[in-house]
Amino acid sequence: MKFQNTPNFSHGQQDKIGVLLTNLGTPDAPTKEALKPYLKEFLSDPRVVEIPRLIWWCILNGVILPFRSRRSAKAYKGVWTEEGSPLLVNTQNIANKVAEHYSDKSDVIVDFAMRYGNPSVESKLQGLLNQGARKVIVLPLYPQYSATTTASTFDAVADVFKKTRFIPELRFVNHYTDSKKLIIALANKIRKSWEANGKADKLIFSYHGIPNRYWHNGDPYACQCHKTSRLLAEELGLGEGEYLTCFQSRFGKEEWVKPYLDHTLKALPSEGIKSVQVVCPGFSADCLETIEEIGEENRDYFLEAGGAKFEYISCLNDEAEHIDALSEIIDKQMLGWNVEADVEMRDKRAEALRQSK
Ligand SMILES: C=CC1=C(C)c2cc3[nH]c(cc4nc(cc5[nH]c(cc1n2)c(C)c5CCC(=O)O)C(CCC(=O)O)=C4C)c(C)c3C=C
Ligand SMILES: [Fe+2]
Ligand SMILES: [Fe+2]
Repeated sequence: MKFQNTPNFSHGQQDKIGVLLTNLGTPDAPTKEALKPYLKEFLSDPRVVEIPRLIWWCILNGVILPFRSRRSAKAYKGVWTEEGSPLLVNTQNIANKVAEHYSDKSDVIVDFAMRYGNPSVESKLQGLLNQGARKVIVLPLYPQYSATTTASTFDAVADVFKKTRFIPELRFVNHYTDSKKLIIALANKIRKSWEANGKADKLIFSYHGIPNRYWHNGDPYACQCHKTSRLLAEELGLGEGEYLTCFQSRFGKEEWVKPYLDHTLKALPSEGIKSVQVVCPGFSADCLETIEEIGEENRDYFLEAGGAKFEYISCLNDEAEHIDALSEIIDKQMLGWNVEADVEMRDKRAEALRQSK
């Protein structure tokens, strides 16, 4: 086995801190040709689909990829912007703003990567090492931990360092469900919508779902989603009957965590709930699953079932309060990484190296 060396490395150079923000990933284009490799990489991940490999390989290649690639390409076409996929654009904007936040610190480098597709975790981690990062913080932009997202990102990071000679000191954010700043930022976003449009009959917190089986096997995701909802409701002073927690984006035939958003929206009008506001506190950035699935598909379900008013409250994206919350999470991870002391150590190491020659 030959390990990859760190290009541009010289003993005695200034150590830097690399911050890598990650998100799920998105196809390179809204076409079935681009969807196929993206979905194949995503849905071949055993963290995402936990069924025996051989059976799944047949279903994925024989049924899912040919049909889903076509269907999803159509959905992506509807949300695609001139700059590209909303998930990519919004994640890039978040990373740019976080980089701006640390612009006065010459030893901090901020970048972003996608777990599936481009830009890859491998290319961006290599990029950080090439720029002199000897300490790395990975912050998956998922407030709630799930094996399907957070652990899968950890796998991708670990896979990179299996191949490199140098492994940086590594800190990996597990979740930030109860970040006070995040809760306040989300609550303020909801308050703004109340000020502009009034309060709906029901506020719905909608989270991406996972199979029920994963939850029962120990994935804390759904519990953390309920916790986020509870903290938000407390911050907003909402009573039990004023809000709901739902799960969206089901995939496949298996049972997923309930209540399902689409079923709920179809039933609410007959219970006298004629207006809803939907917010997605599990998504950092607007993407296909929020813009199209909530803003269009689920809106139609509610209105067709007799609902009168449906409002989607968008994600925090690159808003200042979100950047502030993320920066606080990064600052906490940096604790103990005293950069000035590191500079002193570096000079001493360089001197020792000179003397040993
Ligand atoms: C078994 C399938 C899936 C699981 C489990 C799953 C979990 C999960 N996903 C997100 C966040 C996002 N998912 C997105 C798209 C997406 N998700 C799945 C399937 C599962 N997700 C598919 C097949 C797709 C692709 C689109 C489609 O064909 O419907 C996205 C948006 C990507 C984009 O390009 O905009 C996000 C974000 C979470 C948070 C999660 C579990 C907690
Ligand atoms: Fe998903
Ligand atoms: Fe979806």
